[in-house]
Amino acid sequence: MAQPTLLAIVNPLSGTASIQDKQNWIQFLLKKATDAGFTPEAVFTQHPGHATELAANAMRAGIRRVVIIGGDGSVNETARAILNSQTALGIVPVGSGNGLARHLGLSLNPRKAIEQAVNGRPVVIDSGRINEHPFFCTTGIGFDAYVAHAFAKQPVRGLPTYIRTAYQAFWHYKPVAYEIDRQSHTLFSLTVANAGQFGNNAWIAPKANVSDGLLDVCYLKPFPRQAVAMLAWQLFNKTLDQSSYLSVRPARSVEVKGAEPLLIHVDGEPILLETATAMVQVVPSSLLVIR
Ligand SMILES: Nc1ncnc2c1ncn2[C@@H]1O[C@H](COP(=O)(O)OP(=O)(O)OP(=O)(O)O)[C@@H](O)[C@H]1O
Repeated sequence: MAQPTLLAIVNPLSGTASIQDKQNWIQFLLKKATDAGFTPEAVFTQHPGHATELAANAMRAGIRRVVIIGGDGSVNETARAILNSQTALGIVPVGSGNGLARHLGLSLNPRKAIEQAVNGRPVVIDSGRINEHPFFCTTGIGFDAYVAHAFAKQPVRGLPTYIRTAYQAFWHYKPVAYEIDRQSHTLFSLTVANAGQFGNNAWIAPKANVSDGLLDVCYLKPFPRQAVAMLAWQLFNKTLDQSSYLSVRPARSVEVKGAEPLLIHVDGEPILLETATAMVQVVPSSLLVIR
């Protein structure tokens, strides 16, 4: 049998689409990729982290295009395996948030996105790293990490559950003191953005640019409860950087120290670090992505 030249990795659990929908998209992708001259193969992931193994094996086998059909967590697991390589990532965003795809302006229609992923051209973008964990959209410490942890424990995923989890967390979450680049800050959240949004068009860093060799460090200061409606409106209208409660600073790196091991998220997936210190760095021009 001929060696594959394009691998599609499909998370059976991403978003709310059925397995039958995903099987149909796979058939469509296999046809379009064959028409475009690739020898395609498609695999469902079996467990968390499987996409990383599959993409790493594909890269080692010389496959130059890996297409992920999934959400930001799956994009992260796949992209981290092919960093700084000649293998490019196609994204078919069928997750709950799809922040990187939205930032890049990729189609949210699965069939259109498949055509882009098969026929598009690779462009190079930056990634970020918090300690040893790569990220492509955002990493966060504080409220957004707290919500990511609470959300991961919910039996049902999806945007309504996320909004309910964030709303409940908001009423009891207390701002936390950190030392950031040796300066003391008490913050509601600290988000470091490579791409501009968390997903679902929640733009925490409206001016973030994935190709500028910089991260946007977003300090969200404590705010009164009556400001929450305005902040939410600005978040979804790409104007949060106009709020007096948010300050955004471009940087190549930032060091954060807390009082105890830091609870973080990378691209929405929660992680409890083993240390109270996190070093966040940009990794310029590190990922080929199909646009
Ligand atoms: N077969 C599997 N069984 C259980 N979990 C899986 C499997 N394959 C992948 N996963 C996990 O599912 C998680 C969530 O997937 P993904 O990010 O694609 O969807 P989502 O959470 O709906 O979308 P988004 O991240 O955009 O909100 C990933 O972090 C991944 O580790």
